[in-house]
Amino acid sequence: MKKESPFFRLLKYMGKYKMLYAGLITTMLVGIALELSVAWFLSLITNAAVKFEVERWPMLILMGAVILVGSSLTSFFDTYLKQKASLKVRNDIRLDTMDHVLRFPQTYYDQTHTGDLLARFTSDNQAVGEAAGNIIMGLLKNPLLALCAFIYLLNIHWPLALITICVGPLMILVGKLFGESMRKKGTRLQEAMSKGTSFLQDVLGASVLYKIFGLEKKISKQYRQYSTEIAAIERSQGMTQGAAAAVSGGIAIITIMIAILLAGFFVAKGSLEVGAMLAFIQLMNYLVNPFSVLPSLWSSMQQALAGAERIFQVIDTPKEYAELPSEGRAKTSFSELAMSSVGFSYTDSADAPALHDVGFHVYAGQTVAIVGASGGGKSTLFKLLLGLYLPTTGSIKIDGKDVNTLGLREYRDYFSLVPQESVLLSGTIRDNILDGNRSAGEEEIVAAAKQANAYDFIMKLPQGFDTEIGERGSRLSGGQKQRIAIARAILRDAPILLLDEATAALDNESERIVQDALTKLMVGRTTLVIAHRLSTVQNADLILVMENGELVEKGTHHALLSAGGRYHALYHAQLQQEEQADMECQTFN
Ligand SMILES: Nc1ncnc2c1ncn2[C@@H]1O[C@H](COP(=O)(O)OP(=O)(O)OP(=O)(O)O)[C@@H](O)[C@H]1O
Repeated sequence: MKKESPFFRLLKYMGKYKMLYAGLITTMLVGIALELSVAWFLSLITNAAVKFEVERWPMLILMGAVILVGSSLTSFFDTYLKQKASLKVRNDIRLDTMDHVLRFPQTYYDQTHTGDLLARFTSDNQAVGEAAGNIIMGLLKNPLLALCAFIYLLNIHWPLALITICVGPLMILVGKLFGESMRKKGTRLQEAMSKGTSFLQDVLGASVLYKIFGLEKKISKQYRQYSTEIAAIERSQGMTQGAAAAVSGGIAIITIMIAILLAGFFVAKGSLEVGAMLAFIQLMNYLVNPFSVLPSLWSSMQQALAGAERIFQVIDTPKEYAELPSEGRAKTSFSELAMSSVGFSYTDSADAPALHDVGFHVYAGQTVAIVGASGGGKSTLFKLLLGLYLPTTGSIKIDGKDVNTLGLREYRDYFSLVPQESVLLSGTIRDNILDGNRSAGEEEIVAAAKQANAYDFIMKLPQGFDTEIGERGSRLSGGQKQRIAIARAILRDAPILLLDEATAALDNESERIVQDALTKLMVGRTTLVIAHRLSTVQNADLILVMENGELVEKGTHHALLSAGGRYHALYHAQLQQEEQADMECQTFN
């Protein structure tokens, strides 16, 4: 299917504001009439002066005042309405982009830097807004003004008018010549800007890293490269725009000079009045100026359309949901979760799948520990369980139904997640806990906070639950963030809990409080835990040992220990590590 051009897609957004654009077109038409009336007014004054008709002056002053007030009013409404149209279209596109982004599959985020997406929300969106206001109205008004001026010129002196209209095709040619180059440069600029934004986003969020590792010079040098590339493209754009303005300006001046010389010649010959000559020169401006601004308006439009194309790419990306899904409502119960012969690969290549032939059953109320060496596929298993990726082979079923039967939203409503590094959003502590269940009341929030061992520290904060936590919870400690995430999961109250145990360096006391909160969270819930602690593993109903994407062993702690296989080796290696750590601690004390 042939894709609609970005311009027509932009027109559809503008079409929502027909009345606003009708107002803009009316203002434009009145503006054109007023501009042309200046030429008529000039010829009236000159002719009255040449004929010594002093008595006409009061009338002329009144006419001048009307033209002046009319021009000021149209100029005000023109600017105001253009701004309003531009803002409305920008806002609609921004909201639409967001609605699409929220429905992206996880694979999109794996392949795209969020900085690139941010650039589409900001600089691209701004360029498109310009196109929907100033640029499109300029592209409408200028040719129309030139046409009206030409008709008026024909009325005054048609041979002269025909000579001067030659400027039109020349200017259009200039516009075409430079417009294409501006579009290409526009695309390059937006891409360079999005790379720069992505880099900035990474760096500004990693201030501790560059301070400690002394990366300031390296980062400054790298950013210089991005910034220099942006500056080079902008310089090149400036040169193209300058060249377009110089060529079109040159054509305009030559045309006006020829017209003045010819008009003077006709006045000298007696076939043109002096007043008509002045009106002619004024009208020439209205004919030539629009043509001279058209090339640069056209190139700005091309640049804006390059931005529009990047935004429409986002909108066209395949989504997980056809519409924004309704708010998640956790399921109350389930009986059995079954993974059968699941295989999965992040890439198209089947050489090294991230998961291969993984199968197990979990029944309501059980605790399943997933253990294994780094890179074994534990997190990938979680991502598949959460429906972030679909298995390449095999199936995942809850009570006999897979994600296709249940629908993605309903499927995800069976799960709650406490990740290793708590993901919190800017806002208050209350907002973040409420993300677990937006309809929870104050009592439930407080109970969840208490159960998550978070209540005491929250109440010690000056604003309690209304404390702003900063960007991703930057104003809270690691352990505090985890306890807020646990309170959120408690409020969600989903039947299956996925828990990625934190290995992060929490101090002993903090770790004990978090662990205690997690233990309370696990009570009565079916829990799958990526386990790093032996205590969790020993009490689990089932242990899954993952290695290189395969489930190499499964069973209870005692069964696996007696089997003397991978788990046995892993367990003893961990025990040895812990004993060594204890000894080092004692020596140190
Ligand atoms: N988004 C991704 N795109 C491509 N490959 C990935 C992606 N995420 C993980 N992998 C690869 O999949 C394999 C399994 O990774 P996974 O994160 O599941 O391991 P893990 O057992 O959780 O490791 P760890 O204990 O270190 O967290 C690894 O080889 C990893 O490089």
